[in-house]
Amino acid sequence: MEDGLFPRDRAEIAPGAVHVPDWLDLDAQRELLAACREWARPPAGLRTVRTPGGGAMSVRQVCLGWHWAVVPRCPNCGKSVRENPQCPGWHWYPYGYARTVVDGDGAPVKPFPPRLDRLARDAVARAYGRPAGAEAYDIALVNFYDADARMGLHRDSDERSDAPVVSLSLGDSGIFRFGNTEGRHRPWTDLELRSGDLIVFGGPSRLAYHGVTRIIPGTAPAGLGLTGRLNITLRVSGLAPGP
Ligand SMILES: O=C(O)CCC(=O)C(=O)O
Ligand SMILES: [Fe+2]
Repeated sequence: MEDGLFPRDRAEIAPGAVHVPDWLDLDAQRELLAACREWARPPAGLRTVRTPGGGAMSVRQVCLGWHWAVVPRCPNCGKSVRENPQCPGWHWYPYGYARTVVDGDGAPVKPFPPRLDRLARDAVARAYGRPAGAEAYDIALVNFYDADARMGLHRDSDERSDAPVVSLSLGDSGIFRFGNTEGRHRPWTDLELRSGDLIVFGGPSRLAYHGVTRIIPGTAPAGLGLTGRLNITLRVSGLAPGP
């Protein structure tokens, strides 16, 4: 939202959890949105996530997987990305990772573009004022929220790495609830995430409960061309690349 009367400041909302307002400018937001639209196409496109209890998440999601700079050959078929750009990556489903869209169309997950690793590292450096660690970011979850969608309090705990989670917002604002590591109860902080905002959470907050309580329709920047909210969450899997 470009009401911009008062600049919003970088804020540490909990130890190791940092909010950087307006990190992506409008051009960078447009570029990321265009990429998300490509990733959302089938096969292995946007899907409704169903939890083991039978419920459906209101958020729709697409995942990207392998980081080809780190795993130059697919552990499944042994080919390089040039030989086979469709090799599987990491797909998140409740509650684990797979190389195909096991809870959707079964297609191989789209590769994780190395530029998202660079983006995640830049984000960590901006939020913490120090370089990111050695591990490469190799998971991207793209979440689409319509006006009624939300995401319940949960922890990002299916990874085997304590590298910070990087989260980017595009489109309509959302109310992000950031809680504690103990449970889905107070204390928590509610903050408005606007288009272009960055959140990084790591260290003592890496396993904190968090969620999105509501979307504020009609708040996307006029020049972006998105109705609803997109969130791009970047993570380090820490999962062995072997088959
Ligand atoms: O949409 C958001 O801001 C949060 C997304 C999230 O927590 C997740 O994908 O695990
Ligand atoms: Fe999360």
